[in-house]
Amino acid sequence: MTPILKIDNLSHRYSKAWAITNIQLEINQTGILGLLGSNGAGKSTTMNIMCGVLNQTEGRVLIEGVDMRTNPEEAKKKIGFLPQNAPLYMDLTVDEYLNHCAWLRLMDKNTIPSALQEVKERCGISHFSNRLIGNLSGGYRQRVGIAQAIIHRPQLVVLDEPTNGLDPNQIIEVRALIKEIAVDRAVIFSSHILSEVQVLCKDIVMIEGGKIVFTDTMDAFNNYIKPHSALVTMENPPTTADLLNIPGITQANFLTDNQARVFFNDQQQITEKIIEISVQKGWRLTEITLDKTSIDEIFAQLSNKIPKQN
Ligand SMILES: Nc1ncnc2c1ncn2[C@@H]1O[C@H](COP(=O)(O)OP(=O)(O)OP(=O)(O)O)[C@@H](O)[C@H]1O
Repeated sequence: MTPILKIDNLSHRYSKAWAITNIQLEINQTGILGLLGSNGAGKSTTMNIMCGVLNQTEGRVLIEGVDMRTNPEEAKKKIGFLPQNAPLYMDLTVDEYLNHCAWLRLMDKNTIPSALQEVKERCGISHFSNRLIGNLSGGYRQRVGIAQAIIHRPQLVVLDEPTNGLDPNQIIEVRALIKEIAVDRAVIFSSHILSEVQVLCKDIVMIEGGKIVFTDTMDAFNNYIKPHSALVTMENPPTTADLLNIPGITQANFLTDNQARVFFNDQQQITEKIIEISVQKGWRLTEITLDKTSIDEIFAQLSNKIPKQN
């Protein structure tokens, strides 16, 4: 099966400095892929090349098998793009603007009226068909931006920080729309906000210093760093030395008379060991909770801002 997107060894150099090197990426299914990275990581460079706005120095981008560099007209029919600053014309009505976009996309003129109707319904903007874009709220302008990205029914849509600058209600609405449009197509969603990627995306690619540093499912990202400490509560607690006698425990600190934080290098079966020994010795264990690393810490570790833990 031809992948929806295939990026092969993509590298780009602005004058002397390489902005991205050897980016590899393949999308084979519908759903939302989060492209995460801090400022200057190389997200925009990658997306601009992907969407045919910038010509790469090396490598290839194939949209449903069509090379964006050698056959941009065909490739652009298969991809929709909403840049960070949506390319909207404030003095056009929603209908005028979307019609214009359909022409730019070289759509067959007989299919334009039905495509316009469908995309307005999908994006919840039918009631604003004759409203000037300049008179719409930020949330509705963003909906129009998404409508222009999908009017030609592409299999791949690239959205660059689409919720930036929206108020909390608008963010919820635009997120719901993105989820809805990702049901039957692949969506690449770029953001530097971890929580947003966490709620929206099924898969995640993290880019740092122009290189991909992580690519996997969101669940794998959340579990990237295994817990290395746990909070243990006991009604009849042992001494610190007793806890340190449990094989695998490297450190134990009592926080209260009954509660200790224990540290270990290898998480495997540590909770079972603690429970077993606690029963044997009558420590009357009431609670044991593994400390999860926060997603922000994972992000910082993958970006090499703090050292990786085991
Ligand atoms: N037109 C340009 N000329 C020279 N260097 C550039 C140009 N555009 C980007 N760069 C550099 O390329 C690197 C990657 O930038 P890019 O804009 O792709 O990152 P980004 O992840 O999109 O960041 P941001 O979220 O801030 O846009 C950065 O070091 C940036 O300074």
